Amino acid sequence: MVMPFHDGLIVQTQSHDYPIVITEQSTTEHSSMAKQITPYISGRQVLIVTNDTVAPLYLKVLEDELAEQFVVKVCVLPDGEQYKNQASIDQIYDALMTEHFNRDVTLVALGGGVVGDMTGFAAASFMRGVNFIQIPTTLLSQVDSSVGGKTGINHPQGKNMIGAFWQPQMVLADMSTLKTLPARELSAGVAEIIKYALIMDEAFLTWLEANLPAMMALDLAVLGEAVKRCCQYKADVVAQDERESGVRALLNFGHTFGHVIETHEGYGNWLHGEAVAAGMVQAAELSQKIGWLTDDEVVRIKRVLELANLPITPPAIDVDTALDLMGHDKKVKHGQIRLILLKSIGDAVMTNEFDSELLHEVLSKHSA
Ligand SMILES: NC(=O)c1ccc[n+]([C@@H]2O[C@H](COP(=O)([O-])OP(=O)(O)OC[C@H]3O[C@@H](n4cnc5c(N)ncnc54)[C@H](O)[C@@H]3O)[C@@H](O)[C@H]2O)c1
Ligand SMILES: O=C(O)C(=O)C[C@@H](O)[C@H](O)[C@H](O)COP(=O)(O)O
Ligand SMILES: [Zn+2]
Repeated sequence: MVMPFHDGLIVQTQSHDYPIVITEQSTTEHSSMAKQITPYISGRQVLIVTNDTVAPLYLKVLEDELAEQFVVKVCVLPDGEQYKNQASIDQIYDALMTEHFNRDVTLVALGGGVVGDMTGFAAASFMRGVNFIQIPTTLLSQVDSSVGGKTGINHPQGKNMIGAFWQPQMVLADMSTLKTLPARELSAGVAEIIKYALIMDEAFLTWLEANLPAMMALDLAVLGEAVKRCCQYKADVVAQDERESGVRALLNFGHTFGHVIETHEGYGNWLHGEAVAAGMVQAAELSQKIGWLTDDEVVRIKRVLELANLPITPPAIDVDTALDLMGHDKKVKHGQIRLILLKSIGDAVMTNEFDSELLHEVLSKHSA
């Protein structure tokens, strides 16, 4: 019998509704990953997509158990944000074609956000769309990337520039996979958790301030609670605005600045969560200059990020270069940069109504 770690959640979208199951120790016989995802596999064909770091850890049991019922093939991608590109998508297409897989296939993403985003994009585009399932194995992918259907790859000049909205059939977050996650990656996941608190729930920030030491010490019960809360926030937002025409943009807090860092520094050198952390500080500093956040609130934001061993200072980037990179942001409208800023902690808005001088000041604080 499957032992749910916490109550399951349902994500409601225009295409279909799907569950997020948050469990622990799926490697035990009765609650295996395979058993939990099997009801969401409609055809006979399965392609597991993973990478060369995750495969030795979690692939074999999943593959062997699924093979008892399905025709199972595996596509192992090279690990790293620098491989979130068309060549990796082609590798997935090649595997699907070589196996003569068709619209019956279900793709299973086993890994972090990079594997999940690419598997989802391959699923969205192969034969104009096939099913996929997310098995997120990093904290970041459990709290954020596996939910909501943003899929895609990077362009050398900008993050996630090519992609599609394509929802999974289910999300299976097994907390026990976090036991093998490097500490730096755990922190990167905490950045997105802090993001939810800053944009929508000040009380959650207070909860995090109290519980971060336990999270950093890998207390799976506390981490599971954080995952559940974040998935609930995200599911609520996605149910209202699946394709980011409104409220979903708030989930981009810190990302316009963060994506500049990731692109400028070379994909993979700053982890996504690290870049988002420094980007949230920049967005907070702009919010403070506008007169929205108080000095104390900015200090509080920096303190909680530091508690999670996250960077609060961006790398040195020339202001014009930063502005040019920001110009690729997907929220740009009528040539104007729109940013997610904070009126107060827990209250975010998207706006282009800020003095460009103030943005310049924030960017030049750490410019090259
Ligand atoms: N689609 C979305 O809504 C969304 C949201 C947030 C982030 N993202 C994207 O997600 C990506 C970042 O995801 P990420 O932080 O998971 O990075 P990642 O996928 O690169 O994984 C981080 C590292 O951990 C390794 N790993 C994964 N699971 C492991 C485990 N259980 N034990 C040991 N090592 C493990 C990976 O191989 C990798 O080296 C970025 O590309 C970002 O743009 C997408
Ligand atoms: O789900 C969303 O919407 C988000 O914005 C979540 C972000 O954490 C995530 O990094 C997302 O991939 C960024 O999207 P993008 O549209 O700015 O590429
Ligand atoms: Zn993100």
